[in-house]
Amino acid sequence: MRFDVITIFPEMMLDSAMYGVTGRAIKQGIVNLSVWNPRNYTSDRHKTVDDRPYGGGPGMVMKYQPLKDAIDNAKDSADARCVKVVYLSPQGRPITQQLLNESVALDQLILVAGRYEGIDERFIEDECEEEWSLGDFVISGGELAALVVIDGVSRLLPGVLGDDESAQQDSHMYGLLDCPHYTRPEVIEGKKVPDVLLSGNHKGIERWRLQQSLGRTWQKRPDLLLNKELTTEQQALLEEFKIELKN
Ligand SMILES: NC(=O)c1ccc(NC2CCCC2)nc1
Repeated sequence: MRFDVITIFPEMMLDSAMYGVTGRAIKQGIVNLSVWNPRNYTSDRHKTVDDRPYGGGPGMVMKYQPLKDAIDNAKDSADARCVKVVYLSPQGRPITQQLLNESVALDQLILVAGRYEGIDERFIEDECEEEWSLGDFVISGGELAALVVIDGVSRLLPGVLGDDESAQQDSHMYGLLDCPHYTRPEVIEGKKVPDVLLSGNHKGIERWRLQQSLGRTWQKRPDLLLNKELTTEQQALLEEFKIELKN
């Protein structure tokens, strides 16, 4: 899968992406990351990518033409079939696991990272098929949101995470909070690892982990359970969790 980021801070994207899972995915050639700096598509001496907002007001707005030339080059550089252009902004669709799961099917994802007060609306209308958002808050640029998307999608691509890596979520885990994790030593600060995890009883361990995920979701994010059909076994596990909580 290919990611192209339109950004005036190309090093920020490349340097950040080269760590961990995303860095490995790029080295393996499973992920290709290219960055396109609108400043390289300006013709004035100062490489101007922004200008004052019509209607007045504070700050600057990113100009249409440098963005357009950058994105045209990003498109020309890949003969991809399934391409999507996304603008990262607080006005966008919330970035969720479902959105990341859907994006795995794309050949190329072009991510437009704005700076200043934003970008010329006509560019969003003409070039950006979708807008995506990390959440209801403002940050100083779209680059961090772009990195979240790149990380979240990359780890779902086949071959990126080894079989032994924890993020291989089982199907029933989707839409639930994660279970607790423990590692050596067995006792620290007087706190023991739950016995079931030391038992070697894999079915029991799997059952306990699912129960913990169900229970923690019920406690911390009951809203996630509203649109999740629980199997009868899962319902029983959750009920047992609630009873044990009372005792
Ligand atoms: N919630 C978000 O995903 C998000 C994205 C971009 C942004 N700021 C950018 C947008 C245009 C200028 C700075 N703030 C917040």
